[in-house]
Amino acid sequence: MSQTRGLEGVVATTSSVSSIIDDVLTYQGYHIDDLAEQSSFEEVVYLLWNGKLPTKQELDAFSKELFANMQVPDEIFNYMKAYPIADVHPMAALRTAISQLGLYDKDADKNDVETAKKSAIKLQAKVATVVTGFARIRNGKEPVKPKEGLSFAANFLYMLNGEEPNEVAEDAFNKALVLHADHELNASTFTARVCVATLSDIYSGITAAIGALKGPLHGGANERVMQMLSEIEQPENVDSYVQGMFDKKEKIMGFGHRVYKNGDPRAKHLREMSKKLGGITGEDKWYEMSLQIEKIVTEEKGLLPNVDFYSASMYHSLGIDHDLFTPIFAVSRVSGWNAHILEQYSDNRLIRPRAEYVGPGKQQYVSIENR
Ligand SMILES: CC(=O)SCCNC(=O)CCNC(=O)[C@H](O)C(C)(C)COP(=O)(O)OP(=O)(O)OC[C@H]1O[C@@H](n2cnc3c(N)ncnc32)[C@H](O)[C@@H]1OP(=O)(O)O
Ligand SMILES: O=C([O-])CC(=O)C(=O)O
Repeated sequence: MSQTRGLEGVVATTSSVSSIIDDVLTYQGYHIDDLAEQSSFEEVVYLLWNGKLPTKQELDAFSKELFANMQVPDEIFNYMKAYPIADVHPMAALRTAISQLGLYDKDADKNDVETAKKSAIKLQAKVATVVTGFARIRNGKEPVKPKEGLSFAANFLYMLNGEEPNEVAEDAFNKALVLHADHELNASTFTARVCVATLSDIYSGITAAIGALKGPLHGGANERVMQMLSEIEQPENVDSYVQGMFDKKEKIMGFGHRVYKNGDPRAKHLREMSKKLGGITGEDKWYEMSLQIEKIVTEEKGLLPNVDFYSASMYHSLGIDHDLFTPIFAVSRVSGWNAHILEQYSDNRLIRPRAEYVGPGKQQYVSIENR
């Protein structure tokens, strides 16, 4: 048997949800640039789950259904109030709350595609309410109920801040959701598929995926990028800070990618939004520092920014707490995880690879008294 470290380059399944071919990302065949520029997040979710863009009527009905499922049982928020809240990371709270939500869905254990699709809508709708609810509860505020008529992006910011966002903020946030929605067989999506391929339920699959996204080599990188920017503090410190990281052989968060070696096609959109929002807030130093970091890391290491790099300064400019960056990634990625889970259910086979054994050879058992 031979093995490939980290399964690099291994094709583990077929999928029609999204593709990365020659560094071009498409969702169901639609170019990410077109979707980022023109579509709403709701449209993208519909596309990922149904394999086609919705008509106006289909989109209206789907958006209504999403809205109708946004509220979460009071018990979810009551549990949050009992968490040791000062020490709880919002990704841990999200992982716990999504698992708890499964307790309140009487169909949670059915894994036929039609029933799972209903649970998928509940999960997509409620994940925004859970993330924003926790963000408020930990600050001693009550959760805000979703408002009818707002887009998914606007509703998220409304439930987070208690006031409707302006058009620029809504557009930027919508675009970020679209850009993060799916990404072929990334680590968290693979996790979700492995989990449900045992014919476990969709809530288990999404809970497992959240756990995988949380790590700093995956979705957790965006929060670390902002931590780095905050430590650098001023543009004049960028050079010495980054050189210091090189000297210590530390990874620069937000750079590099397992699949893209010529750059992540989502990064340019996020760079643009970081610039625009920084200009509007009058605090463009985060964007300026990010640009400087990109220049140094690219020139000296040949590494390019991934989706997590410019999303950090962009979310910061929207006034979002830094530890909510990864949960926001999850709010969007639930759409892709759901699509992959539904695809897995529709043509399932247990995912069970092999390991090449490198442990000790045959050993003689010695009883405990004689060891
Ligand atoms: C949404 C997402 O998940 S996007 C990725 C988010 N994660 C990050 O931004 C974390 C930082 N980046 C990384 O750790 C990596 O680039 C990964 C995990 C994304 C991809 O990793 P892999 O394909 O396994 O590459 P691997 O970690 O083996 O790196 C290959 C080489 O490039 C170097 N390298 C890769 N990324 C970085 C980085 N960000 N900073 C410094 N060096 C890096 C490694 O040190 C390694 O060097 P070596 O061969 O001299 O040991
Ligand atoms: O594909 C990957 O390995 C990570 C990534 O960029 C994503 O999940 O969006």
